[in-house]
Amino acid sequence: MIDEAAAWDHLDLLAKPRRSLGKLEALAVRLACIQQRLDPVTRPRRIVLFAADHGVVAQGVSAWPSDVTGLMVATIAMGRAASNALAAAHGCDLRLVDMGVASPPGGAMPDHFRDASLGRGSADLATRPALTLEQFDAAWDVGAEEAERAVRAGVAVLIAGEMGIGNTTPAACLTALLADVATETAVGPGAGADAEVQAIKQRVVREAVARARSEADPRAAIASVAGFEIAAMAGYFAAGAEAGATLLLDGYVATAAALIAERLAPGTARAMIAAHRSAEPGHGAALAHLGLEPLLDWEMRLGEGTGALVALPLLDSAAAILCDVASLADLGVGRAD
Ligand SMILES: Cc1cc2ncn([C@H]3O[C@H](COP(=O)(O)O)[C@@H](O)[C@H]3O)c2cc1C
Ligand SMILES: O=C(O)c1cccnc1
Repeated sequence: MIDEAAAWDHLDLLAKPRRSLGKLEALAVRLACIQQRLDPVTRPRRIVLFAADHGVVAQGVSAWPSDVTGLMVATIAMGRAASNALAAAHGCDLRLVDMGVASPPGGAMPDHFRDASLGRGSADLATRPALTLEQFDAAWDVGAEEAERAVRAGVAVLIAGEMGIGNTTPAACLTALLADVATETAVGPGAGADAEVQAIKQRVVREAVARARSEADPRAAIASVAGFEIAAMAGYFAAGAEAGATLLLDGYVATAAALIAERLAPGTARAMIAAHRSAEPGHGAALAHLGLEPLLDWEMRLGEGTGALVALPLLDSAAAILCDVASLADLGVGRAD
């Protein structure tokens, strides 16, 4: 059993002054504990991008129309989105899964694309439950299958990304519901909402969370303010952790899914590393609820898994220290503490 004390002991014996690599050493400890080995691996790694639309966009909660989801799915399929650029830069395998896009791209799609669409978007959570329990479970299962498939293929580090115009509204609802964050903090600009749009978003989130809280069944409460891609990411995290993968967590929307996973499959967060703190104002509190401290605070607010992709070299660095550095004993010097 490798606990934190064992991992620190190992690091303190390496050929460097004790704790001289600062937070990189804390990350190395986290990796060693998650993987239960003192020579952790960060390759192969995979990002699965889950895409879906949200009926709540009809309320005017986003600066963008739902059509943009399908257009970005086409862009990701062509390899030209920010997530593609960063995945390629860091040697990360990428898959794209349509969970429920309203206007999916037509024509031939690449091999890394999977059509698992469960509908043309979630229902408008301002007026009715976003997902039925059946839809929630079906989306969870697709995500779980993706994680299991990745682990079977030997993938060590799993990232989930999302594309879905309007999805910071369900993310805000889930953060309020599951991490007890005040609606005022949970609602932010998302993909650029101005003050007027954010005021609508505040009201929609407040009312939807109040309705969700009155649901007796916790799964139904979660489903009522979720979305297809968010439920899929939750299943992906739960199954990935169960299968022994290391989960590298992206921004606010991915963290909303992580909150679901931890609530329905307790212990999932033990496999997580928080890549960054998004500029969305509720993200820090959501991460704190999961007991996670973000590696980066770079004012990123895109989603698509980009914050996690950017942090991959930090994981590589932490693993390299554990795997490749000689011990003080090899030098013939003792431990200086
Ligand atoms: C061109 C474009 C690319 C994106 N990639 C991710 N998002 C991000 O922004 C959306 C959520 O923000 P909101 O809730 O305010 O609509 C999601 O699609 C999320 O993935 C994008 C948004 C846009 C416009
Ligand atoms: O942090 C995120 O995940 C995020 C922020 C803004 C828009 N979409 C996603």
